[in-house]
Amino acid sequence: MTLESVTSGFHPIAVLLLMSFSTTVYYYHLEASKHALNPLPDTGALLLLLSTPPLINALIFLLLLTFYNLHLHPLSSFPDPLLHRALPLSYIPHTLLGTTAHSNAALHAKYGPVVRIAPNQLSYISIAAWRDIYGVRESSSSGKDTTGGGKQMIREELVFPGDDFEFFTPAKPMISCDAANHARHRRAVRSYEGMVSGLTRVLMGRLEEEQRRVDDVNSELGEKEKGEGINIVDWFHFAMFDVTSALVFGKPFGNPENGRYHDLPWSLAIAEVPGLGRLVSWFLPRKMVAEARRHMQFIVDMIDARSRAQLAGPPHQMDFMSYILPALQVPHGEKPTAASLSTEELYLNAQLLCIAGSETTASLLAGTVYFLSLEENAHHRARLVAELRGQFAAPEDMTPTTLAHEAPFLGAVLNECLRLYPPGAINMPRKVPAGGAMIDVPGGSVVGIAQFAACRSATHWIDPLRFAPERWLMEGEQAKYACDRKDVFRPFSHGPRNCAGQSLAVAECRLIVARLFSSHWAAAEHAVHVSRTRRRI
Ligand code: HEM
Repeated sequence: MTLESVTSGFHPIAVLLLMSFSTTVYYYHLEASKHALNPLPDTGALLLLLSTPPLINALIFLLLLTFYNLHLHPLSSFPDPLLHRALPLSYIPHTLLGTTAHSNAALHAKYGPVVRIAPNQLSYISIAAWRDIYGVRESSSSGKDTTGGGKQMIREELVFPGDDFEFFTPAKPMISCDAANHARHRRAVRSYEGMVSGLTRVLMGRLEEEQRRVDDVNSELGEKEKGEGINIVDWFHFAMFDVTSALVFGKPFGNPENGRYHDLPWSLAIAEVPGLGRLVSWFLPRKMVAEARRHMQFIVDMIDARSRAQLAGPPHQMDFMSYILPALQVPHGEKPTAASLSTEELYLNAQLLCIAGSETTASLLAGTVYFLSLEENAHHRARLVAELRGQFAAPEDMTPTTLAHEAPFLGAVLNECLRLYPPGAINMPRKVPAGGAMIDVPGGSVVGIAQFAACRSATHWIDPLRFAPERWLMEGEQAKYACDRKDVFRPFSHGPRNCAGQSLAVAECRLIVARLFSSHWAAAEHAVHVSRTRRRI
């Protein structure tokens, strides 16, 4: 049954609203006739008169909506748990608790490769879904048709966390702008590929300082009682905010509080309420709005200072802005050209890079240290340390290039951590365009791959929950894992909107894990031992 046949050309929500509106009118009519002899009712009656219709309205609306979602919705033929298909808000608690990835994995284990996780939303774990949902299609800005036709799936019509704050409207960051602007943003930051090698020195400089922090941590731990220790997850977050900030602005945030964006779960939850994001943002706690503003203002100040420094002469060390500012930024008020960014877009993209570039890498590093610290993985840890010490005489010999070529086990460890603990674990949503782009999925539906579930599914992997870096190596042990469906593994996503920082992320993580494990394992081991007692990943 299609949407059109159910509603005879009307949007179902409009029909439901109309029905509940007529109930309100009818109610007013009844009340008015009761108060006909008393045109000015007392306060209690007036309050009742004003508040009851909206409540009744809301109740009727919810009942009608639930009935529609359960029986008439065009996605009602897909497998789903009752609560998820009845009400759009049923999965919000998971978003707030950070358990969405686990809950989706459980749903896929029970219902199979396609699950209706909300009335209008389907979750997939199949390999073909990567191409169908995220691949380049004929109407994309590139004009290519690499996936067999159909319209491009839409990203921009879905609210992105933080959009509701509307800083610099109508400018948008690359992750939530429309397809044409997205191509311009990606052109503007295309130089990042070359940037990885250019920024290695900055990265190495930051790592020297981080190593000093490890030393401090080590001596601090010596003084503290065993069991007290530090939380390595927080430590990685602080470190990665500083590293990312140094790469983007040429200087670290310094104070970790400047870089952190504490309210991401709330922002994610708000973004998931269809059509209500803006409304909810008016009622957000002041503290949360103030924190978002403070965070954005901090980024604006950093960019402005960096732009002024650029005018005074080229900086002594390269950073991301060295690539973007001179050629690509347009002055205030002028229209951006095909490969430039407006000042507002620069602010928004810088904020995006700080969040996208630090939380993700910090999560991967925390996951890596966690898996390697488990006693059952001691032999993997020993193999990694042996590889690094055997291949590299000094830490300075380790660069993104040398590590890529001479440390295959390190690459396998990182892949295995990305598989079991993907930082982009929740579904990256795309909206199906009008007229549909996938078989059986009507336009307007939201689709996405559940990365965490796909990477832990027994459909695709042998011993899916076992930490086994050897599955990524072309050697004897690998035969056991020959049937793994590795093409479902795309931690940086796929298609035109995939991760813009993939090479940078891989380079950073290789360098940090290599340096941590080759020369500072003792400190890391101690820190991890202690933090493991506090938090399970
Ligand atoms: C282990 C580390 C990382 C992982 C697993 C990761 C993963 C992802 C994924 C899955 C997406 C796609 C979201 C979607 O399809 O909707 C994405 C987008 C993005 N990532 Fe990453 N990321 C990582 C590190 C980084 C770093 C270091 C940077 C930059 C400093 C970065 C910048 C971005 C940006 C700008 C986007 C938006 C791209 C666009 O919309 O065109 N990421 N990332």
